[in-house]
Amino acid sequence: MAEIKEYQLFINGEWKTSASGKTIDIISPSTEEVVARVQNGTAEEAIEALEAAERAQKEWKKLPARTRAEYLYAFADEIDASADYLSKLLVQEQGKLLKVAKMEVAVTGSFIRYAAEGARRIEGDIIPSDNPNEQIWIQKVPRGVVVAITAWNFPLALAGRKLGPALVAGNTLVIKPTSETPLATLELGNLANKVGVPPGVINILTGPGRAMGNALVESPITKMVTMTGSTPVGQQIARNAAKNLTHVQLELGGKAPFIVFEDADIDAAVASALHSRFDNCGQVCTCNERMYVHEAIYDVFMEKFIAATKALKVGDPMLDDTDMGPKVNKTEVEHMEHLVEVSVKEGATIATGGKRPKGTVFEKGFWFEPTVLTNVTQDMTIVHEESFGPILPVLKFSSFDEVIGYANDCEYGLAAMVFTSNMNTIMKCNDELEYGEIYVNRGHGEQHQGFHNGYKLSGSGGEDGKYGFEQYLEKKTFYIRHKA
Ligand SMILES: NC(=O)C1=CN([C@@H]2O[C@H](COP(=O)(O)OP(=O)(O)OC[C@H]3O[C@@H](n4cnc5c(N)ncnc54)[C@H](OP(=O)(O)O)[C@@H]3O)[C@@H](O)[C@H]2O)C=CC1
Ligand SMILES: O=C(O)[C@@H](O)[C@@H]1OC[C@H](O)[C@H]1O
Repeated sequence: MAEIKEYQLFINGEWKTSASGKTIDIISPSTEEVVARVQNGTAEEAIEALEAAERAQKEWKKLPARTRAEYLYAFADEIDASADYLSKLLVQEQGKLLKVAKMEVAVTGSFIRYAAEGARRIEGDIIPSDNPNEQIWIQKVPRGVVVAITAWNFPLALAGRKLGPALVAGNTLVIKPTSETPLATLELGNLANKVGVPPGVINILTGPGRAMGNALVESPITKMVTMTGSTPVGQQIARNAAKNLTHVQLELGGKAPFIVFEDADIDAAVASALHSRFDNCGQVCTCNERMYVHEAIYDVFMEKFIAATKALKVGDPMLDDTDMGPKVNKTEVEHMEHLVEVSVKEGATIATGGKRPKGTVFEKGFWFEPTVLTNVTQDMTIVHEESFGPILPVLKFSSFDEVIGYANDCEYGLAAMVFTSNMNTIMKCNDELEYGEIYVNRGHGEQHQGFHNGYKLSGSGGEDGKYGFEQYLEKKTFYIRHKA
């Protein structure tokens, strides 16, 4: 048995053991082995990190943005150079496929580089005043100390997505990764020191969200909270942040509809529906969570789709030919079993999957079969509750208005996917679908220059691109009068 590495808290450029004397075991989703231990940090250590970030920000904000960007480019280079180690760590802690983990590491560096490229585009305004001999200046300035709280599905990429814009804007950062998958994120502390990021600019803490997270969110030192995670936790964070009216940016749950119109390219739609549901074992916020197929093509489409689902290879995420790994933990698998049980009770049929796979490979670990449910009706639980796993309910529809009504009958509003060859249908979908991100004739997958923006209970503020970057800046207005 390999030695179990114990990680520490990263505060003010140094590693320290928590005063709590307690640690959290990090479990491999594939084998259930303890792969590492992290500190169960205290609320006091949250304040210590915030104070370090506050001190560091006084000098960090004075650096030219271009200089801050140089640190970020070097940081991204170090992430790329550590790709092999970081990707294997992601497989160990989250169970994602090695090939997906490699993409996640690459995307992390890419998020950071994209943010660094914005260093020379922090633009303000000069506006003519109504008064003579006067100008109005609106300047973009950093907020101060930013707290980043991340989810377990893409822990490193989610950290990079927030770290890049936060730092290039002149803020400093305290990151609290989820207790499920903190390892790759913690490694960023070593890389920050390696490239000479000044102490206190980046701090990384571990500890349960309720204790450590609450302390970070409720402190008046915190000037912004950017969080990715579930809607209930996002709502709790918004309530806690309200105490100081702290700016909050939330990327939360989703229940993306995948709509296949009768004039869709069926093979392209099958392929996109498959990867948009089963990527990362269905643990992507923009996943195809419910699929609507026009009745005219339903039989042809479903024959192809179910065959492709049955062909997916579930197994060791380290192997190149594996299509799907395990869920992140035992609770998530039990949630899958519960959703299937409720769906069947409500009248759904299991077309394929629906249970834990059998075999020696699956004796340990948190495995669940790729599952397709048919004979599903719009009122069923599975059509409304996020599964965030490899379960896909499929419904028939007969008209545009019917399917738009089904798609919008949802408390979430993050992503939607539409397959049709008719431009008029595309434009009507763009007008009528109540979602912040709509993919047309392709599966899910954001790009940095877009805007990842959840409506309704999917979030608030949005992330990525120039609009996401704006979240990390405050505005300061000057009325400047001069002698005639
Ligand atoms: N919109 C998007 O871009 C994305 C959304 N998601 C959503 O995230 C969910 C799955 O991720 P998961 O990690 O389980 O989400 P959770 O909401 O359970 O946790 C998210 C983060 O919040 C922390 N946290 C928990 N309670 C508090 C609190 N009171 N104050 C501050 N922080 C707290 C958690 O810490 P700890 O775990 O240590 O308790 C974790 O770091 C799904 O609903 C999915 O849809 C996931 C990825 C992207
Ligand atoms: O958070 C998610 O689930 C997605 O936004 C995912 O996170 C990082 C990747 O770039 C996205 O696909």
